[in-house]
Amino acid sequence: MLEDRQVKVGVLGATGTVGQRFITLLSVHPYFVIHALGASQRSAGKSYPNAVNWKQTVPIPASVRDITVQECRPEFFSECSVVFSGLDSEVAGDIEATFRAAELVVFSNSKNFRRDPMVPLIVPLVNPSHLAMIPQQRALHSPPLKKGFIVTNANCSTTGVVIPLAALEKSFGPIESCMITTMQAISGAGYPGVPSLDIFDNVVPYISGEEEKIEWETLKILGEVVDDEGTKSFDMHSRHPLRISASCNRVPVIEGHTECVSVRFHRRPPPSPQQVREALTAYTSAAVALGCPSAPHQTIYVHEEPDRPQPRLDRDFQKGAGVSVGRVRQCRVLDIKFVVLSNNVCIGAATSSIINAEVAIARRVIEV
Ligand SMILES: NC(=O)C1=CN([C@@H]2O[C@H](COP(=O)(O)OP(=O)(O)OC[C@H]3O[C@@H](n4cnc5c(N)ncnc54)[C@H](OP(=O)(O)O)[C@@H]3O)[C@@H](O)[C@H]2O)C=CC1
Ligand SMILES: N[C@@H](CC(=O)OP(=O)(O)O)C(=O)O
Repeated sequence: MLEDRQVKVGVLGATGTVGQRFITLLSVHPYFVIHALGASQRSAGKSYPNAVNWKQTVPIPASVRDITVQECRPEFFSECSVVFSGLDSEVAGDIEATFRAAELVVFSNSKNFRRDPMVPLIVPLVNPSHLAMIPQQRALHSPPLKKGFIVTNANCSTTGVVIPLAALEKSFGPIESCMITTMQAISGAGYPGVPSLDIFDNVVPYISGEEEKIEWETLKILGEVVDDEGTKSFDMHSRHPLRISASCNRVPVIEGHTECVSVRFHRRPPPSPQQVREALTAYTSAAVALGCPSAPHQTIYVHEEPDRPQPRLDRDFQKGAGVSVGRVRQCRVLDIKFVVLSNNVCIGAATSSIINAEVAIARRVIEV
């Protein structure tokens, strides 16, 4: 029984928005135990409470109060079976690569390795099968690795939208086109994030790099790992090209990204709104089947009320680990349109990394 074991983990970027969420979630985890914390030189050498500007709604967990924050160097994390990273993307690339080279296992939230052809980009409620790429990632590393690897999770807005898209493809086959308009929370930009004078009483219709990430990452996640005589690669949803257009906006919400989505299916006639509601509700993930303790029991909750989901009311449902969909209806231009809400710092960030690690342990990609 995994629950009887203790799996030592580390957190890089432990003082940041995502890092704090990692600590909150890991401190009550049934088998992960926080062993080491890393941040910048500004924080290193201080006890965690002295290093962090704690912004969570629960107190700093007792289990990390006496941990001294370290610089992000592998020697301080050598006893950790898993290292979670919530590092600033300015530094994540070099640090995570150094950790992998030191035979450490890294589950990252940062964008740096998402496009790497050897690195799985995994939304745990959609494509944990992409863990199949890890032996090749280790083998092609110079020198080849025995244990170390990097897995990334997706951009928070990509994560929210790709979960219902995967459910729809599972029931109705390929989606041909998808239009997405996001309304993204301020916490997506880290702390202190967008200045209050820019976001109060306002909407900012631009988030640098976000639209390109949603349009590209979705294809990698919904694609398959193909095996050509032992050489694996990602097919980028190329058998049925999916055209995606995203428009991203920052809105004065603290937590929870809302996205308005319209889709056109390849199949004719397309499914009805009621068939879509049923397919979304029925969708379950491999992570639940594997008994991963952080996976949400209901992957997608479909609201019948006409004015839901709403970030303030729905972002904490199932501890922010699932997604909420509402307003499923016919679209006069494409086929179907709906609204999806996902918690950007939970399933959009820390929770995804944690479930990815749980799946990797359940599938024995990591021996603990
Ligand atoms: N916020 C969100 O909703 C989401 C964020 N992400 C991604 O997760 C990552 C973290 O985001 P977020 O928590 O918002 O960012 P923050 O700015 O809140 O935190 C950044 C963290 O990186 C550390 N850091 C900064 N510079 C260095 C350095 N030179 N060496 C070591 N550590 C350093 C900081 O430590 P210190 O306190 O010492 O400066 C801090 O712990 C980013 O890559 C982001 O894009 C992904 C999905 C969602
Ligand atoms: N850019 C996202 C959060 C984020 O950090 O994205 P990424 O992990 O792709 O850099 C937002 O502002 O809401």
